[in-house]
Amino acid sequence: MSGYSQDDLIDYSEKDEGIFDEDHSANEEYDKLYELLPQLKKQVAGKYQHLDEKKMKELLWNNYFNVEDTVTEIKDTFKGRNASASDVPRVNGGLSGLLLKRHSKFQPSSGGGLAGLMARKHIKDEESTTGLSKLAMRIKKQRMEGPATVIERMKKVPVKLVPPKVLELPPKKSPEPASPPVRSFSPELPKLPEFSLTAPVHLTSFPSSLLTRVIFFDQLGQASPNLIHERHQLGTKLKTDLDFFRTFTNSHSDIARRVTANFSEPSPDEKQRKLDQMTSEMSKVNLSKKKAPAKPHTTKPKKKIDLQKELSEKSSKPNLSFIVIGHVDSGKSTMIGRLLYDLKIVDSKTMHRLTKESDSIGKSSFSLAWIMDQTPEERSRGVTVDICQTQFETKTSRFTVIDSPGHKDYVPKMINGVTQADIAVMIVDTASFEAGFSNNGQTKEHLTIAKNLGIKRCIIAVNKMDTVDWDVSEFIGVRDQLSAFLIENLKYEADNLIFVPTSGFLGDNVVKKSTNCSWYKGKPLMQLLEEESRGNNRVFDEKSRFIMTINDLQQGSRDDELILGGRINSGFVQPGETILIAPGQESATVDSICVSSSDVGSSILKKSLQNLAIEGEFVELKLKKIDNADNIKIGDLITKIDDPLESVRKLRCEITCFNLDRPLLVGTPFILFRGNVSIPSRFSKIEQIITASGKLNKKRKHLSSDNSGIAEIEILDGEIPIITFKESEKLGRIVIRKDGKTVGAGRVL
Ligand SMILES: Nc1nc2c(ncn2[C@@H]2O[C@H](COP(=O)(O)OP(=O)(O)OP(=O)(O)O)[C@@H](O)[C@H]2O)c(=O)[nH]1
Repeated sequence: MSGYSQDDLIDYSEKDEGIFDEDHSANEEYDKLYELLPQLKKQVAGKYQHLDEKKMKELLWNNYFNVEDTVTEIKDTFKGRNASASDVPRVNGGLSGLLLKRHSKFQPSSGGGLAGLMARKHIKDEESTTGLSKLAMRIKKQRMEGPATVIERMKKVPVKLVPPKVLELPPKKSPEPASPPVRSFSPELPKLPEFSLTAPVHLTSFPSSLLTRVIFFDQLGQASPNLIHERHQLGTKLKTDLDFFRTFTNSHSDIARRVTANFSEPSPDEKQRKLDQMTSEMSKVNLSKKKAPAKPHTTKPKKKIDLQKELSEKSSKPNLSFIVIGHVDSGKSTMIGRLLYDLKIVDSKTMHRLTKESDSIGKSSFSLAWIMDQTPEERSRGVTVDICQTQFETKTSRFTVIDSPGHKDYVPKMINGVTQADIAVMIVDTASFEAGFSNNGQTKEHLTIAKNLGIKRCIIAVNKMDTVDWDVSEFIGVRDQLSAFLIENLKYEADNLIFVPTSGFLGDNVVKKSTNCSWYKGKPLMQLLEEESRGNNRVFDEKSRFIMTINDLQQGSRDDELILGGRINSGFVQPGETILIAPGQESATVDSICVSSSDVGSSILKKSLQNLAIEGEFVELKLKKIDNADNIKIGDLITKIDDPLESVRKLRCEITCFNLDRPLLVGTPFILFRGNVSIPSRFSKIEQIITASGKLNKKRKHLSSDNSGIAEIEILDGEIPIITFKESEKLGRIVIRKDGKTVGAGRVL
């Protein structure tokens, strides 16, 4: 950071400088606080047990971010005893004393803002060489002397960065077909356009793959021969990964290969850290991309159909998509396996084979889970790593069940699954409920994500009840704690929550009612799901815009054929119609539409061609004569050719933040999740903030935990098609993750 922005200075002038208020600190103060806090903690660790983090921050602030002074103050104030709550506030000691001290240091300053900082500088000038006084000195110096440093001088000189002629990518290891492309960040960036920037750039932290040399241009646009640097001179050694975020579905024939890659690659968390690192470097550059114009021409459906008749046939059977979520090992895959087995969608011959196979590697308890966990890696590790979905039909309803991974490393995959679901089935392990419910567990995070991505109803299976002898008090304990969290924290309505005691392993209350818990008067899970599907039956609006999210890409039987799998978010489509895929703007005619499903009682998967596909259905669209398949990625959105979606780099959003260790500032990189796309982004503008206490602040430029506000999010890698919350409750929602944690959620305005 080079100094205070005008906004920070305004922030400063408006606040009471004598009282520490983290929420109203300037951005630079925040940075300093969080930079020095670990040093302070190290020095006072274990000695003052009641000196909590908040007090340490106050003390640091009072001591102008001078760690030594702060330690001395702590020692003097709490001499010979542990700090305790009763130590503060004190009239002449403790924090109030320190606050008074800091306050008195401001006395010579009549004004706030920069003047206040300058006044402090006067007082502390000689004695302090660190902290804000130094920052203030720097600001004044910069203002008076103009740009002094090399970097500052660079600000005045346009800089041109030249992309490499040949990209140095690692050679391909095997001739295997490539995985379906995913609309997500990849620093591979082939054929970069030439770009220039006028802001200062720390070249040593610039991704080496992006440039071969850097040329500085003078004011007249002449390249300065003294300022041409080849890449090796810049000393950049940044390693680039080819693929950071990938979304997978399990319906592929090449799933095994892709999941193997999941294990051999760094974990998603590790990737996320690298991604953040890359993002912060990328974020200094403004790449501009040119898009090929769309070729707009509509085509008529292949077959003339009686639309009303087809629509009423489709609507005669409600269609429900549910995702099974929960902490790792809570029994999600086992529950789905049991459901499919008891519905006879998985036959006893298959079950017998799975039992034998799981037995042979000492994992017999996972035999039911193996119905959904199909790859050798998932089976040997006993951990689901990707979402997996299957469809089945009962007499009254059609269902899509989505299994999601519970491990925290695979939360991005779980988010992908939630975006395709109508309701969530949360599985909790009764016997180790606390582990999953604690802050490190995934129970709360999964529920928070589900709520923020528009899941309005939840069935909570209080599972593994067989391990607690069907003790009703265990059930009530879990139910009450979860209800409190769901209703108070996530604002779920009590009527939208259903609790059912289950044993997925033994099949109690899954399809059949359990005989082990006479105290439970409710219905088994499957019956609850049928009721949900009836309640979820939408009134189909013919006029609604056709939008489909791509979840899966497969090569057709011919080279120019492509099969796009996904869920129709709204509207309908027919074979013969021409579609447009955003943001790549590729267009194609739908050759055929296929739906797959198994009937209850039959293990045979039927694939049926459709005259029409409507909202809520999971379908496969076969496209022919695709010119540029590389332009189509998982996560892209499909519309009809005459109804294109606008793709943008910047989204204006309403955001709420939570679980933040450090505030999110303008420019801080994070990962944005929208639909099943994950993409590196940052705030480019924070328009207003509502603090935890409900106060509106239009000046502050950072979002802390429990703050909500309106901000502009800038996409750092390409563009995404924009859909507002008003237009689609599902696609108009976003989630923000940073450092492997979900830290915010919001709506696109
Ligand atoms: N006793 C008992 N064990 C269960 C029950 N449900 C699952 N298990 C066991 O719990 C272990 C984990 O089950 P999974 O179904 O793989 O759990 P999961 O939640 O899908 O795991 P991840 O997807 O990896 O998070 C297996 O050993 C199961 O046999 C149950 O109702 N009772």
